[in-house]
Amino acid sequence: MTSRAGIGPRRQPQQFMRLSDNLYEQEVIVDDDLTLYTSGRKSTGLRSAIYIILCVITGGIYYLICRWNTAIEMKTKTFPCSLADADYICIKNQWGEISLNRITKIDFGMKASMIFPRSFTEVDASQDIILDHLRFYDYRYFKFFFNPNTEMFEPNYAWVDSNWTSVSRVFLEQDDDQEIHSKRSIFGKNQVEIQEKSNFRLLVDEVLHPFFVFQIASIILWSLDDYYYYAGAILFISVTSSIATFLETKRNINRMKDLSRFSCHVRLLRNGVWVYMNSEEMVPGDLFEIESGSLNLFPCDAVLLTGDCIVNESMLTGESLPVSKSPIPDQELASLDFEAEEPASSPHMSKYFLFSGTKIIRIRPGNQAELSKKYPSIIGSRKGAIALVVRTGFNTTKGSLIRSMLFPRPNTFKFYRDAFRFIGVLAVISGLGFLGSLYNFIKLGINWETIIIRALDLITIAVPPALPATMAIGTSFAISRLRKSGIFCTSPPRVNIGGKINIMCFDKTGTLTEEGLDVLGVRFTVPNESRFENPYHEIPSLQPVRFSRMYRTIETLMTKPVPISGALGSTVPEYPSFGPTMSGVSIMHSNDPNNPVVEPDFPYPLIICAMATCHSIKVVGGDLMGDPLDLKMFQFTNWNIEEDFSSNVAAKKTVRNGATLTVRPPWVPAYDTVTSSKNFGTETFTELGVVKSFEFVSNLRRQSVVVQRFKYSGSTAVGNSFTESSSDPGIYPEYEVFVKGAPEVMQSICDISTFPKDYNEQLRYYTHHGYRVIAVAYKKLESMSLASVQKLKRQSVETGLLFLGFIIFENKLKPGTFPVIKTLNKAAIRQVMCTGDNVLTSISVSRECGLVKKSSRIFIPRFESGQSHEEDARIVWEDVDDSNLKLDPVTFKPNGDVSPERLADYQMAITGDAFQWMLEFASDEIFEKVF
Ligand SMILES: Nc1ncnc2c1ncn2[C@@H]1O[C@H](COP(=O)(O)OP(=O)(O)OP(=O)(O)O)[C@@H](O)[C@H]1O
Repeated sequence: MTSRAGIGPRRQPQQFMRLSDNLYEQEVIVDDDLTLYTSGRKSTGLRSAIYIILCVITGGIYYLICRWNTAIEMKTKTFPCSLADADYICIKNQWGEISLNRITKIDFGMKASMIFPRSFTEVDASQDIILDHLRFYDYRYFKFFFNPNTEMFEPNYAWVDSNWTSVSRVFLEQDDDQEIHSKRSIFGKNQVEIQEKSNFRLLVDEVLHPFFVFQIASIILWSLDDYYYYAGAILFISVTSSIATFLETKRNINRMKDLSRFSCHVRLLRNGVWVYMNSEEMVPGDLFEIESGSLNLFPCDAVLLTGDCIVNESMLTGESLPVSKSPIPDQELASLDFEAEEPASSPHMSKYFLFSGTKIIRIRPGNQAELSKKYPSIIGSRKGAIALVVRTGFNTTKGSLIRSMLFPRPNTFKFYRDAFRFIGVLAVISGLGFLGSLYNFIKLGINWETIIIRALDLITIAVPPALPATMAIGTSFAISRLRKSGIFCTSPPRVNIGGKINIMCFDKTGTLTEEGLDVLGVRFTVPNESRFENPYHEIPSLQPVRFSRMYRTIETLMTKPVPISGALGSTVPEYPSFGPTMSGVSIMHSNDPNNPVVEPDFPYPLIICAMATCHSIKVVGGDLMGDPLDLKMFQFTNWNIEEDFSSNVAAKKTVRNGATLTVRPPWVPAYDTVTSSKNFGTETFTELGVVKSFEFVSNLRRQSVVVQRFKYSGSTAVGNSFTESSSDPGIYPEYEVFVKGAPEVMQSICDISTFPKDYNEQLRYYTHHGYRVIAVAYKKLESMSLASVQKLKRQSVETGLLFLGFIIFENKLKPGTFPVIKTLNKAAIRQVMCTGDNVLTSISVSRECGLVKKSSRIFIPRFESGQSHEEDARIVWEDVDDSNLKLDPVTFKPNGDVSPERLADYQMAITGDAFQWMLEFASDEIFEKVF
């Protein structure tokens, strides 16, 4: 699972519907992976008696048949009836697996709308009757309740309280004891508790497995035929394999239980009082306090109502990057709909969601004074953030994850199908042999006892009874060997599948290459006609620009200003030593008024400002945490960052005019130092504050921030909000936007005229040499208030930008990559790289790590005409090293005068847009040829 989009299936609306009008059947689409067809069944005393009699008179054979075939058991014991009258429910999933589950009835005594809030939003309130009892059934830890209003069973995993329309309503309308008690009966304990079968049940399941029964029957047969040694050997193998399977099953269940079980003490709001309780007591609708230090993992799925958090969601996503969570706005809370959208896979919802089992890195309570004023009885002197419980137990995202491990998709591999077909053919042959020998034995007048033994013997010869047992032993050995290598297997048949793998797909960064990409350097835009490369030039305006040379260190780009006297009028030395023209810390002038090389008061190159602000780094306990690419980029600037203002009293007071993070060059003192230091009391300092950020989104391939320049003069913080009243000419009224992302997406969000002419050439140069290139862009926003800035939408921020330059990162292979690829090559396992990076960078990396031969020709697609969404678009496939060499559009073989070796050894790399076009418009034949 990568990126947040990978977690949890997306649910469809309209999940429970009737299959027909007869009220007997129902279809339930649980998620993309599970659809259930259910029907009501009823048992009678007569049918139960018939079942028992059949089991007895067949000597238990009928019992075994029913055990192996639930449909027969169901038909014997029950008959179809409406869902309203049923006491059993027959559940068939999309793989044809049938189970017969009993319907449980419990006392309830609450209004129907409490459990089925959705079905009462549009109907007359008079229909909202009190339900004395609730009827429900469990299936794979899902609970389905009978709704008398719709006469269908409805799941409780999508339950959303109709009161959750605004945060203040949630705060003010709390459940009473009776409601909490009823919710406990609907949702159960807040625990992902795996029900373990008893040892006896596990042994019975093992022993009554069809193959084991066949083995025992064979052993008895061979013993009757005096085949004691052979029968003894098979008995030994069977028993050993059963014990091994039993122990493995127990071990797996225990491991899963350890993984899933979690409880802690939390402070819950019950009856208007904050009390410590065990997390198992939590029900949807509860409010709980997340206190710093007392809670490490979230015990349920919740939405944040006040404060903010940083969490580690690697348990769900596999990505250990810190993720920020902010309080949910009213309109998002009101639109909460688990049927339509799984929060874990919704980027806009997941930022308010706290997922069960994820780790808390940092908690901040928010503006306590304001909250206490608004909700005095609830907030009071609370020091933590407050969250609303929305899902508990197996209904949480963690619960779904555990469920998918407990009930993996059934294997539909050809290997298994063929193995069973093979055994079936042998059984048919042995059946024919049985009939043939029966005929001969009768003709020869051999006694019946010998005839039966001989004829059945034939079956045990043709169908090897010990085959499954020996396979199970083999698998057990394989599992224990894997365990020694740190690979744990919860489903033994997957070991065989592992052996059948013939293609391996890798992502690039963090898998084949190192996670943290070192910055090779930066290249920014400078005016074309300028003699000097001046990184301090204010904006790459619409005049023609070119790329600067590569700057590999921050020292060459930015020099610490040295206070000198008589700065005004001094000549500007050639790069890099123009720093000393500054007076104090920030004043810097050129002697040419028509060409100011620097901006007074703000002598920082814009590309450095972008690198210092455009990231999602967090400061936790003094350490920087975040995307390794962001960390390396920020570390390159050498700037200081302040994100958690809790320890800086002076900064906390002003909270930097709404900034969530501030950055400043190393020589600018922190705000509290400024105000307390007499030496700096009258100086003017600048720093940058991020007032709004749009996180990196993988499919947009970019992230952006809105930044404000802060200027501290004495003890006064000066920012936008002071602009009107201040006469200080050095105030910066505009907010600025910095965007960084894939160079390919910059073309659609930047003003193309701000691109240097050789943009594509330079990009090609670096990507072709295996570097990851990130483009940076900038714009000034119209003058507006902080409140309007905070309401800005991503589309309006990330448009009409001015291109600033490239940051070039090195892609270093991990030490283990080359040997692993070599081993896979030896094993003839095909390898594919799937990456979000530039296609040329990816090709270079794949050549370097041996994924493709260095000598191989590689062809990439280019749209000669049209775009990925146009059916009549034309794609040409060109050699990356020689664009004259192309693939034939029909045969997909290199065109022209090509040597046979070249013809034999070429590869194709496909880009996202070409793949999209092929998916939609290419013929099957072309698709097959390409893949
Ligand atoms: N933190 C970031 N900020 C801005 N842009 C980024 C960031 N990380 C990646 N990108 C850009 O977005 C593109 C897509 O990134 P994504 O994370 O989806 O790919 P990826 O998973 O890094 O690919 P891989 O891991 O296979 O190299 C990258 O090629 C890069 O240009």
